[in-house]
Amino acid sequence: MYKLPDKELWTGRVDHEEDVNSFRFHQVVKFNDIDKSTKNESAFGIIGFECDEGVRRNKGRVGASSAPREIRKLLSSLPYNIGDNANLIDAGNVVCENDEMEAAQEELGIHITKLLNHSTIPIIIGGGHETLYGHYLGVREFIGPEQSVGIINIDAHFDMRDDSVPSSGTMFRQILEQDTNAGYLCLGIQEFGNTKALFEKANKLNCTHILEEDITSNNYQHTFQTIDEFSDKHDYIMLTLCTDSIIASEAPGVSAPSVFGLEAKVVRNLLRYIISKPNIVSFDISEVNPLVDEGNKTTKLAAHLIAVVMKYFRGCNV
Ligand SMILES: N=CN[C@@H](CCC(=O)O)C(=O)O
Ligand SMILES: [Mn+2]
Ligand SMILES: [Mn+2]
Repeated sequence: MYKLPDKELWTGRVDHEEDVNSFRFHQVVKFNDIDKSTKNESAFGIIGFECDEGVRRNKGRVGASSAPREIRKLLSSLPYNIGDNANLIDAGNVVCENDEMEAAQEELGIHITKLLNHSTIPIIIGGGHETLYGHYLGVREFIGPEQSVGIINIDAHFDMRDDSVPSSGTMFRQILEQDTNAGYLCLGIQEFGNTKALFEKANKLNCTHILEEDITSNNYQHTFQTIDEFSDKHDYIMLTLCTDSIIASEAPGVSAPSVFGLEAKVVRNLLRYIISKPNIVSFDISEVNPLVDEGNKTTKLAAHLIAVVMKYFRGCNV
């Protein structure tokens, strides 16, 4: 089910009523109905995915369905230090009804395609990481079957489980088994966050990965080179951030926290680097669970990371 944006989420401090250099997100955001919009004006389009079903099926801690709402509330009062001409649209939410996750993923995909067809860059707020599958459907429909798409996932986990029922732990296997024009690069893998079988599955399906411990804050050379090679060999790239890639002390509000996760500052640097690529199409942040957060720490971090992504998107030539 599609839900129109809730304008009441967008409130906050006002430094100045007219000076655009003093504006915050809530002073910039528009609520265009994307269905009625005929203009092809470049913008970022925030779309939420209210879904707990993937995490429930994957036996995790549910609660990510409230993230689109809670993250918007904290994004609202951040300074709008994005590019001069970067418009922002709140495009509402797709809601998973009952246990109908596959239908909700398809519906999310339809809205993402629609945003892209309107030259609007999708900024997707999950939901569990099953959000990524809807994200992928929308991008694949937009670019057509012939173009190759590389998916970069910052995650502690491969999410390539063999389970016959799709969940928040199966999406990348689903995609790679059905799409010969898709590639997968996973950054931040935890050695003890995945079984040997999952490492083997990743190998078998040609997933390139870099372990969390091999991405260090003072030496990004290998990581950046791997990102360059992956990005160069695909027509388009899309980026997904599984928030459990970040160390539990900085991101406790997730289904499966990572005791040895990446530092938030390292993830910020990875995001900046990847999102600056000219062939980047879209971004999602998933697995933020406000119900198990500590003092809004993870939700606030998510809001800041979204702002970073918008600022650096294709060098902000949106
Ligand atoms: N989204 C993915 N979640 C992890 C959960 C791991 C855990 O519960 O420890 C996975 O399926 O591997
Ligand atoms: Mn994960
Ligand atoms: Mn994940």
